Amino acid sequence: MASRDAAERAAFFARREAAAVLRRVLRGDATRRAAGSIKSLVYSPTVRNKRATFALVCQTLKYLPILKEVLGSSGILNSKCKKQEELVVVTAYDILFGQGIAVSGSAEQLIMTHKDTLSNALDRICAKRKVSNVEDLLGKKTEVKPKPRFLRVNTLKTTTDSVVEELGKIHMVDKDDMVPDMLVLPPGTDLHSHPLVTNGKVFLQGKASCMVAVALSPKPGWKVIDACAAPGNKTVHLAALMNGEGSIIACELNKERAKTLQHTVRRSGANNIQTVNGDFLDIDGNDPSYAEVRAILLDPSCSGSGISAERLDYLLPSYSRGEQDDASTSSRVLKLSAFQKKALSHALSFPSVERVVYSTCSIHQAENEDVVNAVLPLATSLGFELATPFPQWHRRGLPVFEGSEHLLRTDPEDNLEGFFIALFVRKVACGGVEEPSEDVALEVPRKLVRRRRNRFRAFSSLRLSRMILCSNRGLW
Ligand SMILES: C[S@@+](CC[C@H](N)C(=O)[O-])C[C@H]1O[C@@H](n2cnc3c(N)ncnc32)[C@H](O)[C@@H]1O
Repeated sequence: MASRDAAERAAFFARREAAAVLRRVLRGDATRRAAGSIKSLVYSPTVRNKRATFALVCQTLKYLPILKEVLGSSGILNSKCKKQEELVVVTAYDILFGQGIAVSGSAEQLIMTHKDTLSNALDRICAKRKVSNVEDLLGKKTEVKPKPRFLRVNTLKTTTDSVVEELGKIHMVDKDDMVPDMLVLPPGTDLHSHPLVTNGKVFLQGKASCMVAVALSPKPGWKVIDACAAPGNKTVHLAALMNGEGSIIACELNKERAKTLQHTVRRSGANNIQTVNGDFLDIDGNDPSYAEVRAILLDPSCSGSGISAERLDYLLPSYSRGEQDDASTSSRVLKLSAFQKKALSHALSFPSVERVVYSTCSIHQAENEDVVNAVLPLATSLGFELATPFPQWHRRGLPVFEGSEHLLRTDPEDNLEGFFIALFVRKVACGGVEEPSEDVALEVPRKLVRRRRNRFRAFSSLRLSRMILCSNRGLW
C-alpha cells in the first residue's frame, strides 16, 4: 500500500513536470522559436525526475494526434481545461496507454471519470480506420541509428585517466583517437544522473561539437570571445583547453538561455569566464576592452538540421505536418544564413583577432559553405586565410568554391551528428613560429589600441557593466 502511494505520488509529480516541458516544446514548435530541444528542456536543472519526465514527454508526443482526437471527440478539452491542456493530455496518455494509476489531482480525476468514454472513442477511431490496435494508428516509425555515447572530460576538475578508471568499472570505455579528453561509450549508456556528470567532471558533449573548440585551439592566457554561447558547452571546453588561464567572454542574446549558460559555467568550475547577456553584433571590436581578443568562437543560431534526429524532432507536430522537410531553401534557413554571414563578418572585423572558428549543426549548404564563401572577400582583405582543422578527417566541405577542401563536415555516416566547421587564421608575428603578416597595418591597431585601452578603461568598464550578468572578476 505504502509503495503504491509512493508510486502514485511520483507519477503525479512526473505528469506535472512533463506537462510543463510539453507546453514549452509545443509552443516552441508552433512559433518555430524553440527555447531548446526536447532533450535539453527535460535535462534542464529545474526538472527533478528527468527519466520519468523524458519518457512521458516522448510518449505523449508520439500519441498526441490520437489523444487530441479522442479528447476532442469526448468534449473533455473544454474551456475550463484549456489552461491545463498539456496536463490533461499527459494524464490521458498515462491513464489510457501508460501506467494507469491516478487517484489524486484534478486532471487525474477528470480523466478517470471519463475513462470509459475515452476508451470507447478510441475503439471507434480504430474501427473507422480499420486497424485492430492503437499502435497501428501511429504514423510510420522513424528509425534512428544508435550512436556511441561521447563524453568530454573536464580537465579543470579531473583527469581523463581517472574518469576512464572510474567508468571502466561498469562500462566499456575507449579514448577517442582524434579529440583529446573525449571518451567513447556504447550507444544508449545513460549517464545523465551520474555524479561525474552532475558535479561537472564530465560533460555529455558529442564529438563533432567538441571538435569546434579544439579547432580554435586558444592558448592559455589568451583573451577569447564565445560569441553565441548558451548553453555553454563550447565555452567551458575553451576554458579547459586554456587551463583556466586567460579570459573568455561568453555572449548570449537570450535571457533564459543566458541563465543556462551561467549554470554550465558554474558546473565547470572555470573562473575565467564572464557571461554577458547581450547581442554579439553590439560588441564593438574597436572598443579598447576588446583590443586584445585573439580568438573568437562563433557557433550561431542555425536550423539544427544536422541534429534533428538526436533532438527527436520527428516527435514534433510540425514534423508530421511535413513542415521540416527540405528546408534548404526555406525562408527560415535563408534568414538564418543572412544572420550567420553578418555575425561571421563581425567576428572577423575585430582588429586583434588571429583565429575565428565558425560552426553550425546544420547540413544545409546555405548555412555552411555559402556563408563562408560570402565572407571570403572580406576575410582575405583583412589578412585571414582558411586553415584546415583536423587535416586527417576525411569529410570536407562541399566542393562549391575553391578552398572548400579546408572546411570540415561531419555526418551521421561517420556515426556523428551533422556539423560544419570553418577555421579562419590571420598570420601575425608570433614568437618566430609563424611568418609575420605581410600587412603590418594589421599589427599597428593592436598596439595603438592597447595603449588607448588604459585611457578608456573607465569608459569601457561602465559600458560593459551594463551588459555583464554574472560576477565581474576584472578579467577585461
Ligand atoms: C547554436 S547555439 C550555441 C551553442 C553553444 N555554442 C554550445 O555549444 O553550447 C546559438 C546561441 O546563440 C544565441 N544567439 C543568437 N543570436 C545571437 C546574438 N546576436 N548574440 C548573441 N547570442 C546570440 C542563441 O540564443 C543561442 O543560444
